[in-house]
Amino acid sequence: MSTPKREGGFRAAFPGEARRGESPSPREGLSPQAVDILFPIFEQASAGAISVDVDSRITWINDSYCRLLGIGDPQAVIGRPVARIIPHTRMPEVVRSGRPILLDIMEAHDQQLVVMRLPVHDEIDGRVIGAVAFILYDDLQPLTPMISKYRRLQRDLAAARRALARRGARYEMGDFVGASPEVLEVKRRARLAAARHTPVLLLGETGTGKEVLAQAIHAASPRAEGPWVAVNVAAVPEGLLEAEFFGVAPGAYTGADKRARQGKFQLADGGTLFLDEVGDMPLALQAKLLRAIQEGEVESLGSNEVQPVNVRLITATSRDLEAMVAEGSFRSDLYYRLNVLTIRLPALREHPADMGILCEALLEKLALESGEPRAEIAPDAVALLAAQPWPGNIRELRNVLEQTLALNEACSVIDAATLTPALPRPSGETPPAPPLRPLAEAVADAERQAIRQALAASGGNRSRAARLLGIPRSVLYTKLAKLSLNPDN
Ligand SMILES: Nc1ncnc2c1ncn2[C@@H]1O[C@H](COP(=O)(O)OP(=O)(O)OP(=O)(O)O)[C@@H](O)[C@H]1O
Repeated sequence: MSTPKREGGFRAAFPGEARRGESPSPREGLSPQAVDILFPIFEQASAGAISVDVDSRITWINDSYCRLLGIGDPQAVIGRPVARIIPHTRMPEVVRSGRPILLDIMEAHDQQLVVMRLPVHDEIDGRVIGAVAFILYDDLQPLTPMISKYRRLQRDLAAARRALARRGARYEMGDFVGASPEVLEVKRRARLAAARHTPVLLLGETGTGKEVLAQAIHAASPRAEGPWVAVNVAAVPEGLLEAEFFGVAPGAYTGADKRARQGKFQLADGGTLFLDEVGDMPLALQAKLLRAIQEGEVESLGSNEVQPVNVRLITATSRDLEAMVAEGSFRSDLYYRLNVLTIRLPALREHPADMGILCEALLEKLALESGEPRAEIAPDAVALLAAQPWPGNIRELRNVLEQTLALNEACSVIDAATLTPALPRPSGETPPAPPLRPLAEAVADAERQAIRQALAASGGNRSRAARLLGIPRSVLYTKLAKLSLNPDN
């Protein structure tokens, strides 16, 4: 690995590299100097990916890094300051210990990338004064022990997460926030549903909290100790749905695993199976689902043995199932099976009285996630928010609050003026020219807006939204996750 570039007055040390001077004693907390350099500098191991001068202006950027960031032309960003300050939660840890931390290993552009935080040493006295993020592309040899330790950690983490998922759902009834008559009625029906074994059908626009409520029903039911298994039908490629639902017998087809693979039905045995976007289920699978519900047994792909399963089914959709039954794209017998206890979740614009407590609950959650103090919401901001149409409902509200906090560093009270730039603009108003900023951010915002529009125009139906955008459904899902338009996933 070659020596990392020097960046005016400080340098980052790669693992194994000798430090300068005496063994450095890390400073308490972050010095003002360190805060100045807490911007993300990404550096390639063999050649610098980006050079930044003492004023944090980009002086050079290489083509592959441009591609990584989605910047078309390097000239577009040269001379621009690195504006986004991302104080990563683990930066203070790096500063305190003086040791690098491996954050992630991922595949991109057919290469393996290692993302890490490295300590930054003062050029004069060698003390640790900050941390920077690096992406390393090649020559991972010196990092091998660190990588295997990281992989072990990831495996343990994944196992711990799986164990947690087995124990139950994340949300309880108290997490479904709202005190308006509309929401209280939803909660009353949900409590009724929790006490029974009958299937529950949740209807509501995208982002109205169908998954939150489904988990709350599971958590309040006698099956709370059993598994909680959720499948988003629209997110699974059609060809894989049957295997995903019912599992695969060993050696079921050429190339299949020698071991049996359990399906979601088997995994949910003794607990609750939540099928989100059930309206997106292909007709052939609808017949198999009906059989599983009626008989209480499933048959894995490539097997001719049936297995009994004891599963409580909760389904949800933002589509008009009745209309789909009428036009023949949803089986009427399945519809009647699923539609035993129906709960219709109101759109956010139908219960504006809940805006205040919803904002407080969401701000509390955002503060917990970011580790920053919780921001308050002023009455004029609540009034402004309550007057919006919210096609993306509570998910969209959460995004607006999150964006407002990101745009206003150390914001303690959100008022109407702070909110305005983050709000979707009613048509007819000309927006002011946006400030100049990194192209990758501008492109991400434009994509976010187009996706929001398509979701609103399709009534929250993601398959239709993907068609309107001219992209495959799977690409839409990747973008929803990447652009934080789908915070739960
Ligand atoms: N009543 C509520 N109280 C608090 N948070 C909520 C509520 N409803 C939704 N949310 C939040 O809004 C986001 C979207 O909720 P959820 O995923 O349950 O919606 P959904 O109706 O299942 O959406 P989709 O149909 O798009 O899958 C989540 O971040 C969730 O925590």
